[in-house]
Amino acid sequence: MTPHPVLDLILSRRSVAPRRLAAPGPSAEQIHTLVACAVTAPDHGDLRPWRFLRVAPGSRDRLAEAFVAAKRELEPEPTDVALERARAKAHKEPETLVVIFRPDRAASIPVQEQAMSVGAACENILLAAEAMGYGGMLISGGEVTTRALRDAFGLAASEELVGFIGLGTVANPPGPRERPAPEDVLAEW
Ligand SMILES: Cc1cc2nc3c(=O)[nH]c(=O)nc-3n(C[C@H](O)[C@H](O)[C@H](O)COP(=O)(O)O)c2cc1C
Repeated sequence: MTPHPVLDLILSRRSVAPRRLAAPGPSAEQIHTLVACAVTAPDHGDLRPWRFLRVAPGSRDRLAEAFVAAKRELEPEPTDVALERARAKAHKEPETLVVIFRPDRAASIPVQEQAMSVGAACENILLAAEAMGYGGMLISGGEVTTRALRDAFGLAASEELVGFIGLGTVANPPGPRERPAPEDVLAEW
């Protein structure tokens, strides 16, 4: 039997950092497909513990100000360079998906299992984007717990900001990365 080409895609998958991405990013229709792929993630109890925001092209400056506010929240006296770096983060990749975890804490399904579903949804997006010919990376960035970002994205008190999936055309591909050998993480039982 010929192996399905998706195996090669998974085996060679690499995250591509925002600084290595350029326009164009996925189209609106492709983003729609990526989210359709996300929601096929394993989801115990059908709780749908995820939602996504697409950063619209006209929202980049607003995102930059949110990153600056988050920086100020984490560092009382940030340097101008640090603030500029925070601002620049909003403009690195052509497309950004904000990943939000919406656990149901009253459900019988443990929150840890619900979090795993978010991770699976993100991986589906990354793999599907790669299958479309784009690169992408999931980044929390350290500011995800700030009030500034939570408020900017309108998170409910019960929700958590996972991070951002930056997507775009690979302008500068990363090198290969050494992966653990299967036998190092697989045992007979
Ligand atoms: C939830 C989550 C958040 C992450 N946040 C960051 C981050 O803020 N910065 C970073 O450099 N890598 C972050 N990573 C790791 C990258 O997404 C990526 O996996 C890593 O650079 C290794 O590259 P690879 O996926 O090609 O193995 C995060 C991964 C996960 C699962």
